[in-house]
Amino acid sequence: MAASPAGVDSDFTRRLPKIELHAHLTGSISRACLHDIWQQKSARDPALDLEDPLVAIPHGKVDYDIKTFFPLFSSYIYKLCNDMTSIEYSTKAVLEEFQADGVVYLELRTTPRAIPEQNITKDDYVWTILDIINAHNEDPNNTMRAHLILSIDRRNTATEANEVVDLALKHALVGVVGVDLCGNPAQGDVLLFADAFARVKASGLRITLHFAETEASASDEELSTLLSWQPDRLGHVIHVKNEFQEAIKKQNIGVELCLSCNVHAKMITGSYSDHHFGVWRHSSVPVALCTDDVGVFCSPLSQEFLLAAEHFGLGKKQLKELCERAIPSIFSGEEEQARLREVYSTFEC
Ligand SMILES: CNc1ncnc2c1ncn2[C@@H]1O[C@H](COP(=O)(O)O)[C@@H](O)[C@H]1O
Repeated sequence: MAASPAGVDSDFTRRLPKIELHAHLTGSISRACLHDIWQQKSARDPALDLEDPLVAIPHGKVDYDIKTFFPLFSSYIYKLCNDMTSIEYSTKAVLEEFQADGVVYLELRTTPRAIPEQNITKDDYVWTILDIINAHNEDPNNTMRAHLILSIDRRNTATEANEVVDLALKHALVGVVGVDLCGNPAQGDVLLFADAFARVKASGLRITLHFAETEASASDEELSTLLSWQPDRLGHVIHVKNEFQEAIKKQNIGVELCLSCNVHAKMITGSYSDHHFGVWRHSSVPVALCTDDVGVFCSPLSQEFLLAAEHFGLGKKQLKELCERAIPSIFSGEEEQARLREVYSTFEC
């Protein structure tokens, strides 16, 4: 690994107040937390027919590629976190872990999930998570503020996508700040979601889209369609040719960049120093370093900043400036922007 510029170490990047804008709730659950949930469930139900998470997702394994990554959720984590107790427990743990890593502002995203066998509706799911987020925000001892983005999955139908928008609008005053498009980039037709995202735009809620994650989801047609929805931010932005890079700069769209996820999942060619963060950091658009799925790729945001320092030669002041650069692209408005500006004005490198 390349050497860090003088003085940048893990203590500094943990202490640095950080802004996390691209984190999927279920993908952010640590293995230790999944293991706790599994132990609690096994104690309640000795006949539980689910492997220990430490066997299903072994410690140290981070080489999930785009083919093995998505089934992890449908075939395992969703089966384990399938009741209110586990959803509440894991959401609290995720918030605590981001805060303990020095995150001061978090936009967590999740796909509304109904669990009929537990009588849990998508609305119950969203309410439960918002309750936990709001309780977290109301506790004066907490240094991090969190907000929620609801995700439309590329596998959704137009009706399901509109249902997510309905939920986002319903909960807009109590913590939902935007809508995301995520899911397996090899699947789905984004044209189906034009109406849903037009409703988001018209409502004043913000839009973030997974953009050009793989070559399969980076055709000119798809990228033109996504940009026509006037997104506020874009996630990953990997397979983006010049013409689209220029459009992103012209529209001043914020980019959410995920170093470890892209390297471990082999979504980019090469390694950290080849990551397109190296290109976007010299642009004028808001740039946010993000974890994506810290539970799977095991690199907390402080580690992502350390990697940026090591591979792109950033010093302490530049790392602080990188954090501040994300402020204009947060979804929750002026009050939080002012709070963050204050946080950075008093932070000594
Ligand atoms: C490689 N990066 C990624 N690209 C696209 N979608 C991703 C993703 N990482 C996670 N998700 C999406 O988030 C869901 C899990 O969290 P929630 O249940 O919503 O909280 C996954 O099922 C997938 O649809």
